Amino acid sequence: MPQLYIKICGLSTPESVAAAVAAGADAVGFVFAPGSPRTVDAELAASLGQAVPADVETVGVFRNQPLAEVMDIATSAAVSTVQLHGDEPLADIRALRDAGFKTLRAFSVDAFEALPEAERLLWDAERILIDAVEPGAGVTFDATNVLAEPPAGMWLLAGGLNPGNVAGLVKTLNPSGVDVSSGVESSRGVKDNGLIADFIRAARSAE
Ligand SMILES: O=C(O)c1ccccc1N[C@@H]1O[C@H](COP(=O)(O)O)[C@@H](O)[C@H]1O
Repeated sequence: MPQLYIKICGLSTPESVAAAVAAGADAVGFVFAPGSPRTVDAELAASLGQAVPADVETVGVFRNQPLAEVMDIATSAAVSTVQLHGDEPLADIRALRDAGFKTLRAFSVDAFEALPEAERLLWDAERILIDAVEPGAGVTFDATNVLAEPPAGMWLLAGGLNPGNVAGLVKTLNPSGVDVSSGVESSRGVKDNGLIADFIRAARSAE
């Protein structure tokens, strides 16, 4: 079985990037969506990304931004992967892949559950992320009850994960990976390197 994919999101300092990489993260995320306490610009992300080994994905997080802007920022920041966290269509994901990026499309659990069967089948071929309704807010949802039919393809679980709950959720829901931001912070937007290491250790203990 493939190893659990672990993404640590919302990084903005060299120290937190180094902590995530040293602890064994598979991906580090930089938020380009405006209005977040974690938003960075392309220049900072490009410089942080230089310390990331080639086998660790650098993920740019966007939400309902025009595709041209996403392409422009992702290219300037030199991220390997684009995460679309709004209502973006499958066509955007395909265009980004054609441009050479790996992709991740986030759905709130409500939006995912509401997808018509035919559309859900299309998304099964994509890497998707199932999040709580309010992204980046550290809010949990009762995934065991709500996700009656989990995605069939590669999918990440997010939304209020932390070192204390991640192992149990991985064992119960068997996602392909996990993604965390608030749960490894000492205060909103400020990463705690000890919590990053604790989170990755806890997630790996569930494999
Ligand atoms: O982190 C943010 O501020 C953010 C802003 C806009 C879109 C997505 C954002 N983060 C994503 O939110 C989830 C879960 O975060 P949390 O652990 O509940 O805080 C994760 O996928 C982040 O990539």
